[in-house]
Order: sequence, then C-alpha cells, then structure tokens
Amino acid sequence: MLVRQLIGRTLSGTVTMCAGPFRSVLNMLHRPQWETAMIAPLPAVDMRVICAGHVNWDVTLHVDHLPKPDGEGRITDRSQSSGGSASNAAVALAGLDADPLVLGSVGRDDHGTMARRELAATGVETLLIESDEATAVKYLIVDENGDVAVLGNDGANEAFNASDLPAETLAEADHLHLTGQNPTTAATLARDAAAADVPVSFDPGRRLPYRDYSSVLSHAEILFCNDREADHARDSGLFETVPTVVVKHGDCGATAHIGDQTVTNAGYPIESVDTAGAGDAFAAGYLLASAQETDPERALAVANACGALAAQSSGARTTLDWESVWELVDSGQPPETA
Ligand SMILES: Nc1ncnc2c1ncn2[C@@H]1O[C@H](COP(=O)(O)OP(=O)(O)O)[C@@H](O)[C@H]1O
Ligand SMILES: O=P(O)(O)OC[C@H]1O[C@](O)(COP(=O)(O)O)[C@@H](O)[C@@H]1O
Repeated sequence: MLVRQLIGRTLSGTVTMCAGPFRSVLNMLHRPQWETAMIAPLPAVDMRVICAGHVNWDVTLHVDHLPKPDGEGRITDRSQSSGGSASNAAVALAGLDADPLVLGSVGRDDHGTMARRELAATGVETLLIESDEATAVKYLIVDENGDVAVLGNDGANEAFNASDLPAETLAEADHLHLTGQNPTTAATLARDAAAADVPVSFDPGRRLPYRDYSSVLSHAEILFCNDREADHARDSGLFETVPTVVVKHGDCGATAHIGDQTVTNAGYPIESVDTAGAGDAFAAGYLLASAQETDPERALAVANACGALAAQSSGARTTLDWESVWELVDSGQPPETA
C-alpha cells in the first residue's frame, strides 16, 4: 500500500536540514506561495496505480506548419515510440517512483513487442492482452508551437476487458487511473474499483464528446480534462457527477474544482516542443501529489510541472524525475534541458 513520507512539517518555516531530499523542502519554504502551506512531501513511493486504457505505437512527425487542403508542410523531424495515454501515464508514474501496472491490449506484431519492451525498460509492470488485430498506430503531427493533431485507427487497443484484471490485483491497488477506452470496460473497472474501495480517476481524452462515459464518472473521484473537453463535460452535466474535476489549460496551467473549492495554478513558462503526453504526465503528478494530503494548489503546481516537462520534450513519453519536478516548482523556471 501507499507509503506516505512526509518529511517536513512546520508552522514557522524554520527547517535546519538542507542536504539531499531536504533541499526541496527548504526551497519551497523560501517561496512566498508556500508561506502558508508548510507541509513538504516526498514522492508517494510505492503507490500502486493501475493505469487502464490504450497502448499504442506513436509515429511523430514534426512539421513547420499544418497544411490546409491542397497545401504542403515540411517534415522537420520524425520519430517513433510506444504511446497511448494509459501507458504514457504509467511511464510518468514510474519515473516518479510509484509502482504502476498497465492494463491494455496490443497485437501479436513488432509494434506490440516493442511497446511491451519499452514499458518493461521503464519499470512499468504490464497486463497486456494479445489480440488478432494490429497494435494501434497513431500518427501525431506536431506543429511549430508544439500543438498536436492525431490520426489513428483503433487496432488492438480496446481488445482487453475488465475481467482481464484479477479482482485481487485491483483490490491491492492504491488507485485506478482510467484513460480513454471502451466505455463498458471503463465503467465495469470503475464500478469494481469503487466496490473494493480503490479510488478512481478518469482522463477520457479527446474522444470524450463521441462516447458516453457517464457510467464511469458515477464511480470516479477525479475527472481530468483539457479546456475543450471541459466544455463538453460541463454542457453534458458530467461536472456534477464527480467530486473533483481538474481542467488543464495548456500553457496557462490548470484549475481544480474540488467540491465547492476552486484552486488554480498558472503553470510554467517553457518553450513547448511537443505537447503530446503532457496531459498524461500531468495526471501522474497530480495523483501522486494529491495523495500526500497537502495543499491542493501544491498538487496542481506539481502536476503543471510534470505537464510542462513533458511539453518540453519530443514524443509522448517523458522520463520524469522528482529532482526536475521540484526544480521547476521551486524556481518557476524550466531546466535548460528536460
Ligand atoms: N505550452 C505549455 N507550456 C507550459 N505547460 C504546458 C504547455 N502545454 C501543456 N502544458 C502542461 O501540460 C498540461 C496538460 O496539457 P494540455 O494540453 O492542457 O492537456 P492535454 O495534453 O490533455 O490536451 C497543462 O495543464 C500544463 O500543465
Ligand atoms: O496528448 P495526450 O492526451 O496526453 O495523449 C498523448 C497520446 O495520445 C495518443 O495520440 C492517443 O492516445 P489514446 O489512444 O490513448 O487516446 C497517444 O498515442 C499519444 O501517446
């Protein structure tokens, strides 16, 4: 279960230790925004998070601009890696010392093998069902501002079922994080988790307007969405069904609606290279930070730092680490290289 490591708790802000992990405590205490929030947590080590959703193969094309019909853009860079929101979130969680498990599905093909291999290499445990369909391939077109358009097919990425997750594995988890997937699968997983007292978060992603996820949200504690998705969620009454809604504002940070309380954090001024995976890294940071019983603004500050670090690097996969996260939270300035 979750091991909570609260290392510094003070009302006066006087902390005498400043080496190693205590450095970040000191730095935070020196920042005006933390003056009234004196709890400085270490990462939630060992937090067991099951991430259920898509495992994809991403082909990323950086272009000088997105062409209009009959126009032509220039490809400035091209790369490939494993992607899919569930596995991106799991990789971010692993970088932040949590203990993620990905539930998803891939094809019996090279992309599936490589996706498995990449997840294993980053310390993510997997429960990947093999399908006769091909591993889903997504083409991510990244423009000069780091904004992303996606072309894709479904392939194997929704072949898994809720019954593929053993009940005891779910019951032993600290958290279930659901990303975009088949609504019935997600609703069953959410219901089973709620019955086992495992908190559920849901980040439905860009297909939210096209799928009915209301049954998932009735069991979820946190809904993550970006501004576009939030408009849809608000209009369709989904905001009211979840205790906490966290809205991501891209380069303008994020807002958390927690019951009657609204908390905002403006994010960080970084040079955006590729925002793919920023939302997944953001969710990983928020889940770990908010599990520490601290000021909710701090959870948002950590989440925004994770999102910003992801947006600073190419590809949807970001190898996060707490040192980089705290450096950004503490200084408000991005490290030279993410
Ligand atoms: N250009 C950017 N500058 C700074 N932070 C960013 C930028 N783009 C994304 N982020 C961070 O990543 C988070 C998620 O990005 P966003 O694009 O809003 O969501 P999604 O990737 O889910 O569509 C933001 O809330 C923010 O913390
Ligand atoms: O920008 P986001 O929402 O964090 O997601 C990035 C991911 O989006 C995708 O293009 C599509 O992901 P999903 O199939 O999980 O919706 C991934 O392949 C990519 O890694």
